[in-house]
Amino acid sequence: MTVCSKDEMVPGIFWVGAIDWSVRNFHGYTTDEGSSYNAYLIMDEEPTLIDTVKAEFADQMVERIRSVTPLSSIKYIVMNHGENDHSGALPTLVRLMPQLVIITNEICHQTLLALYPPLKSAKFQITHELKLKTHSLTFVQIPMVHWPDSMITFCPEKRVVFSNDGFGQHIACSERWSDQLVIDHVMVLAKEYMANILGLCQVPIVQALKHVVKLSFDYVLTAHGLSWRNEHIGTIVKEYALFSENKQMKKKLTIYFCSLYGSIKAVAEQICQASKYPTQLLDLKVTNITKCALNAYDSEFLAFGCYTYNGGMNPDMESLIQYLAGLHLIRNRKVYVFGSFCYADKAVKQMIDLITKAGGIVVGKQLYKLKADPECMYDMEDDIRKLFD
Ligand SMILES: Cc1cc2nc3c(=O)[nH]c(=O)nc-3n(C[C@H](O)[C@H](O)[C@H](O)COP(=O)(O)O)c2cc1C
Repeated sequence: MTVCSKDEMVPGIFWVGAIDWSVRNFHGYTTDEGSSYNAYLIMDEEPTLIDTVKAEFADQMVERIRSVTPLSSIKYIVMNHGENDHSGALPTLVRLMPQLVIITNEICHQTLLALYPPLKSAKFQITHELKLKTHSLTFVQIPMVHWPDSMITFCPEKRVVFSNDGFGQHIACSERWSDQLVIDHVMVLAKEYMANILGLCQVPIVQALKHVVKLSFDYVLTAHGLSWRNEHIGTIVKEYALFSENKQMKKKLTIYFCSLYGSIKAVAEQICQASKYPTQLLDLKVTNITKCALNAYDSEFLAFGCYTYNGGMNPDMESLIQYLAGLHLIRNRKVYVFGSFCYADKAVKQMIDLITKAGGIVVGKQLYKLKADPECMYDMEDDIRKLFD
């Protein structure tokens, strides 16, 4: 492998990660466009790595490092986060570079030892800063963005923040910077990532941003997908700030529904017709939870429709509500619930219970037997007009 000019992200800092062109399911997250695991190499008299890649890509990372500098020259590796997708290659790197000193925080240290027991004999240094010959690195703890061990690394000489999971997106592509693709598309991927990965991190993000805005930087090098520079840094930081304060929501309605014979689907379409706001209908038979979460991310209004099934709600609906609830994507939303049954309703009550527990504000409900008659349809249309005002 030869080093490619675009891999020198800023002078003296190289991308040595891996692109996962084929991954379509990343711990349950549907990654339609693949992903990447970004690791970096700071060239200095004491060359230093930042993070690693998933275990199966360790050889790729090693080859990329070799294309820049001999393995024997590397002095340190900074581990910003212990999760497997960023630490999987660490045992291989330590085996090939026994001189490596692993720089991290105590929580990450414990995570790494739990995941990779052979690292007990590796050299660790727990510190808040590292002085290299021509670079200095400062480590800022950002607990729970995304695990308790998460931190970012700041290099003032190069005005670079290595943000690890923060500001990432799941995309496999040959480009390295957000400004090399259509920014609106990158922002959709970034929002999808925030909704599905950082949904329950709003308070920690507020704390993390307080630290980040104090730093003087021109480049944000992420651990997944594209990195950020120029005015796009402002765009992504602003989105994180809005999200952390729950201000990302718009006058928008997302309707999730499950239907067997079509009556719930007909009602969902009628509600869509009645809605004065942009409205998205998501049929759980054909929509994955990743897209469901993306739509909830900025929807001020949600509607859930489901029939009663074997004395409860359809399991797809139950698992969707649980998923959105875990990511805090129902909290503070105005919610409408509708359902049908044949002989004994259970779905509507169960949906309302789960939604209320998740912090959703149930503003209305409608229940009918087998098929909504015109009067029931009219009532629902009326509800939607009034309740989502
Ligand atoms: C396998 C199966 C299980 C059902 N279980 C119940 C039930 O426990 N209680 C009930 O009242 N209706 C039950 N129903 C009836 C559905 O709730 C009813 O047909 C509903 O109106 C279907 O909505 P749809 O037209 O949108 O598919 C069941 C139907 C099927 C096919």
